[in-house]
Amino acid sequence: MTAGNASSQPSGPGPVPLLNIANVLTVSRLALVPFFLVALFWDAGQDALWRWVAFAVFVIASITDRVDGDLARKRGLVTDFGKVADPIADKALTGAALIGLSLLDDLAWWVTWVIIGRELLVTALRFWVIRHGVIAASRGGKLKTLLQAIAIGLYLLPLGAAFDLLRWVVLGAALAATVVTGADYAVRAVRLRAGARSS
Ligand SMILES: O=P(O)(O)OC[C@H](O)CO
Repeated sequence: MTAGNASSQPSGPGPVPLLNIANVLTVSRLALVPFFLVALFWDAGQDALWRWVAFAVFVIASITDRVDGDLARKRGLVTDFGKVADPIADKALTGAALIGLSLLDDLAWWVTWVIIGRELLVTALRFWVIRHGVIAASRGGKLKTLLQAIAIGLYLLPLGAAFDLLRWVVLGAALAATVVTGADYAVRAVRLRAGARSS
């Protein structure tokens, strides 16, 4: 959930090395995705113990999302690579969890497609404007990712139907934030392109 680490821009005495702790954490999040999927699909997702393992891996990966951004900002390790890679790693983790849960029939497919559609669109927008500037994660985008992660966590845990209402409330908030922030990024991207054309 980083505001990102960004590139080769000088920050302090010299250029920021690409191989820094913030970027390593971002890439580690991506590397945890296959481990998460193995745990989720172990015993076809029916074994409560493995659902807890999948949940634990998901939580660890999500924590790297918090930590990489904080480290990048505090230690002056912001890189353009981090700004772009951080949301991509988040989307890979979120996308894998959503598709996995839908394949296991634990989450409606339309929810998965709405969220993945938005994430793909925002990623495409980032690349569309990349020659003119980097659209880093906004506060709303970070809140959206947090809400998505809490909702996914609630669906990963073998908690039973008693938690259905809570799941739906958090998921509803996550979906609202997903759509609203997606529209906000679209407006930013169009403005960035328009600004670049007129200058
Ligand atoms: O909404 P996005 O695409 O900016 O993603 C936000 C990131 O996941 C925050 O780390």
